[in-house]
Amino acid sequence: MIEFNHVNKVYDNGSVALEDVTVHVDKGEFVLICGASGAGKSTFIKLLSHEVVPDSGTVIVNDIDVTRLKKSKIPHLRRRIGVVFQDFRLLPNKTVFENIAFALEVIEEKRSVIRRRVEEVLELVGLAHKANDLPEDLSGGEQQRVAIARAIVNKPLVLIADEPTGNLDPNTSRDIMELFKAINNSGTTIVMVTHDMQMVQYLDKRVIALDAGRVVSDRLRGAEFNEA
Ligand SMILES: Nc1ncnc2c1ncn2[C@@H]1O[C@H](COP(=O)(O)OP(=O)(O)OP(=O)(O)O)[C@@H](O)[C@H]1O
Repeated sequence: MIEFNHVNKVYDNGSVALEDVTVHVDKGEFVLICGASGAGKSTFIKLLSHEVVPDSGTVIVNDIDVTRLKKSKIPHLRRRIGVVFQDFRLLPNKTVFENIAFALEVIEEKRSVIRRRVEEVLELVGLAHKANDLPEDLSGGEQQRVAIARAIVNKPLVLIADEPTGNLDPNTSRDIMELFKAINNSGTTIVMVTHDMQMVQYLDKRVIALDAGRVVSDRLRGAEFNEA
């Protein structure tokens, strides 16, 4: 599903972001990307959506070599990748329903399909009763649920989450992790960046650790992972 083959990335200012990274992720896996600040985690996930292009090596997503993708094909790739951020990034003037529907409106989905899909994902994230609220009227955890609903409404090939619990308290974080687990159990591949060792232990999923742009460990069991 995802293949990094000998990927190197040095930014124009000379910062080495990734060095000879080779990683394979199967369809349906739930993978955590860990490492200190500046280790290359954001670069890793930006390569998946062609936000960053490597200097050498290849990145394959669902049999497509995204490093050699034509410009005209990039929007299509991005529509197949759901992304959730630490700061939620909801549209403040749109209701919960509208925020999620927007992801389908841009691909000109039929109104009836939009209504059905948005209702389905709102049910899945437990927020059907908040459909008409604005984001500012929701708690942080609820806002993150809306962001997750928006990311999966289009049935993405892969769901990427960049520090999704960075702004949430430990109990809310655990609830959000349970939601990610449920989404993963229904077949969606998940790649999640996290600093949060408690979450790594709690989830007990595969952990890929980066240090100064290199993969320094790749373990199948998060509970056995020790940052030191
Ligand atoms: N657009 C950019 N231009 C120049 N250097 C960059 C850019 N983005 C990242 N870097 C550098 O590349 C290296 C890897 O950065 P990256 O953002 O991938 O790390 P990270 O592990 O996500 O860090 P953090 O946890 O702080 O978000 C760092 O040295 C960073 O300063």
